[in-house]
Amino acid sequence: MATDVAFDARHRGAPGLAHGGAISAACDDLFGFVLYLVQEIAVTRTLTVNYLAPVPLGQPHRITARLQRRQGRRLHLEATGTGHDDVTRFTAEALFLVVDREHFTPHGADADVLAMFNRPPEHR
Ligand SMILES: CCCCCCCC(=O)SCCNC(=O)CCNC(=O)[C@H](O)C(C)(C)COP(=O)(O)OP(=O)(O)OC[C@H]1O[C@@H](n2cnc3c(N)ncnc32)[C@H](O)[C@@H]1OP(=O)(O)O
Repeated sequence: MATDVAFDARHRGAPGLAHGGAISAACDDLFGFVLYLVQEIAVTRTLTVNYLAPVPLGQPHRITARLQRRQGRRLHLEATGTGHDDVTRFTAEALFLVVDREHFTPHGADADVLAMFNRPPEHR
């Protein structure tokens, strides 16, 4: 799973550079989309971002995320963020834990989430 993102003035940390929190959010969000491929409902338990080099605003970066391994309810995910100049400026690792629909229902579950739960397990 991959996405191209160019951080802009809304994501500014230091002058001209992306804020680390914005980079972290982008990684976490993409990990959430990997769940559609994994066909599991899970939430972030831990997220570690390695900031390898400053990320300039306005320069597209490709974030690529994948499931690295699974151990029971534990989904270990990893991502890299690389500029068009082929410089990898950040990487991320996350532990997602598979949850059931009751995790969301008290807070107003999205119809898409519920639809995933309604599919037979072999199609999830
Ligand atoms: C549907 C689309 C969703 C998209 C999500 C996109 C990403 C997000 O923004 S998610 C939002 C941010 N995250 C959250 O809000 C999560 C908040 N946390 C929680 O609700 C709970 O802590 C939750 C549900 C993750 C886990 O709680 P709980 O089910 O009680 O699990 P818990 O018993 O603590 O741990 C389960 C297992 O994982 C293991 N585990 C927990 N933490 C760790 C860890 N840091 N390292 C290794 N193992 C761990 C535990 O040891 C346990 O193992 P075992 O089953 O062998 O005993």
